[in-house]
Amino acid sequence: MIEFINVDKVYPNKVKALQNINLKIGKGEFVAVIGLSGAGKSTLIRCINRMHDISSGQLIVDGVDVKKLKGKEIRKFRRRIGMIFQSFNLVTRTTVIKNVLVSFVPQLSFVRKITGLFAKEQKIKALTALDQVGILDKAYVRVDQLSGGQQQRVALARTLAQNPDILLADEPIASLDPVTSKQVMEDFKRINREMNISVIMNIHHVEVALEYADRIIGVREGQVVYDGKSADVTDDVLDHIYKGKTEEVMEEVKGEQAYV
Ligand SMILES: Nc1ncnc2c1ncn2[C@@H]1O[C@H](COP(=O)(O)OP(=O)(O)OP(=O)(O)O)[C@@H](O)[C@H]1O
Repeated sequence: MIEFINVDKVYPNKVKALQNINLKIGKGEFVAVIGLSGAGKSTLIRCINRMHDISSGQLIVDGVDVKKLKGKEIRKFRRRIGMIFQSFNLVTRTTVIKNVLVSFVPQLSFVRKITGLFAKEQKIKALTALDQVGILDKAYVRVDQLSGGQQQRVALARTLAQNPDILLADEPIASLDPVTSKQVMEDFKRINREMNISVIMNIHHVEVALEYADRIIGVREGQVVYDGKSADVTDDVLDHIYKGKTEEVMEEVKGEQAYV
C-alpha cells in the first residue's frame, strides 16, 4: 500500500509541484497518472521511491515512512520498487543479458564485482525475466541492435529480475510508435495481473491510459483533481483535468485562421 497524507513538494526554486496530496494505492493496482505538462506527474511518481524528497506531509510505502529513510536504508528500500524511464537507461554497447545482470551488482561480493562474475542463480533470474517479457531469444544480442520496444522490454526485465513489489513508470511509451507502445503496455498489464505487481505510470497518451489502467489519477497544478475508475472517465472529467488546454488550442487555431 502506498499512502500520501497531506503531501506537499516545493522545489528549491520555490515551485510548488505538489499540493496537499492525499492518496491510497493498494497492492496490485494499475494506476495511470495523467495531466498537462508541468502538472506534477513525474514529481508525484518520483517521491514514491525517494528520487525526490517530499517537503511536508507523510508518504508511507508498505509501512515504511519514506521521508525518514537514511543512507543504506534508501538503497534497500528502492530495490523493492522498480523504475522504468522513457529513455530506457541501458548500456547499448553490450548484450541484453549483461544489462539485466547489472541489477544484481549492488548485491555482489567485492571479488565478484571486480571480476564481473555473476552467480548461476542470478543468471537464471535474468533469463527468467527476459522470458517474462518475451525476449529470451535476444539475451546475447547487443542492445543497440534492438528496436525501441525491445529495449524498453530489456529495461522491464532488468526491473523484474529484482522481484519488485511496485513498478513506477515515467512516460514509458513516450518515444515509441503506437504499435510498439501497445506491446509494451500489454507487458505492463500482464506483469501487473500475473505477478500482482502494482503499476503506477505517468503517461501522456490518455486513450492508452484509459485502455490499460484500472484507475486514473488526474493531476492539475500539483493537485489531484480526479481519482477514479478508468471506466468512469468522461469528457467532462478530461476537460477538468486538462482545463485550459482546449482554450489554448482554440486560440492557436484562431491565430492560424487569421493567416489564411
Ligand atoms: N528539479 C526541479 N527543480 C525545480 N522545479 C522542478 C524540478 N522538476 C520539476 N519542476 C517543476 O515542478 C512542476 C512539476 O513538474 P513535473 O516534472 O512533475 O511535471 P509533469 O506533469 O511530470 O510534466 P511533464 O509531463 O512535462 O513531464 C513544473 O512546474 C516543473 O517546472
